[in-house]
Amino acid sequence: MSEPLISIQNLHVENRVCEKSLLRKVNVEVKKGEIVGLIGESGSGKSLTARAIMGLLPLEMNVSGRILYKNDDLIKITSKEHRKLLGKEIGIIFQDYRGSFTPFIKIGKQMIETICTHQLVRKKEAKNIAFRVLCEMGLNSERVYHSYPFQLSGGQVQRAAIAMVLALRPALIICDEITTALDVMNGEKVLSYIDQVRKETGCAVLMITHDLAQAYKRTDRMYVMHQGEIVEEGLPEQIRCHHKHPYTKKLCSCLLSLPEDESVRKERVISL
Ligand SMILES: Nc1ncnc2c1ncn2[C@@H]1O[C@H](COP(=O)(O)OP(=O)(O)OP(=O)(O)O)[C@@H](O)[C@H]1O
Repeated sequence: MSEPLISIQNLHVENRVCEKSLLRKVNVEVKKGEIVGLIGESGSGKSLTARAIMGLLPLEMNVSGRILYKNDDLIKITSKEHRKLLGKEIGIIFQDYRGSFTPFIKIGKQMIETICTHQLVRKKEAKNIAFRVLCEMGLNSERVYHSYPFQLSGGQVQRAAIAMVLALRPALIICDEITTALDVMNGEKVLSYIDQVRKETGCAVLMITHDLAQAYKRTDRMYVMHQGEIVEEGLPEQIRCHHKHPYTKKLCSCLLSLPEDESVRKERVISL
């Protein structure tokens, strides 16, 4: 068994102001090349877990436990050291993509700056990379490259933001509800592309979602989060068929109510 790329151990986050525990002894591991799902309902603590990895928790939060990434404990390193890891080593795609770009600078210029900051490449090569990843995201790269964010639709900006993260080929990609702003087809395309990047580069992916069906389809292992705690973990099949926690049971009952396969769906359409 390979060593985990990132190992979150007993992560505890408390809001100092209201003395409320928001994350309780969270343990999550992601190995190189794995896609791991972190699923749970709204407010269960998924994004806080991601923000703890990124060192982006609000100041009023007390944090304890360990987040081991390669040779570092991400809870102990300085914000300057954290910044060095972000982008090149750990890339995060947020559910709120609007903060990914400055509004009044063209997308292409921002992409070139980001790529040149993190990789030893000249502007011309950075431009080629930007065009390639925009195209791989199914975008009209010429148009998007020369546009300001406000000239594009929300879904196009979201895909450009994803392209910018993937252009840096990080070792760990954290996807936080990334298909929220996308229609089903583009959501599927983006997830397939991330899977392709994973196969090409051997990177690890932590996929945060409340969509159990999506996690079931896309991940190698899953963690179920409920009220700030991990209540269940296992292979997607184990989570679906052999879960123990009542919350997972509730969650899975929604998944089980979906048609099993194409033939069932067709039967329903024909009988209408
Ligand atoms: N800045 C903050 N200050 C105080 N409480 C916060 C803050 N950010 C999040 N919380 C609380 O922490 C808990 C976990 O929030 P988190 O954003 O991690 O949930 P989530 O599982 O990602 O939900 P969603 O799927 O809706 O994004 C929630 O109860 C939320 O209200």
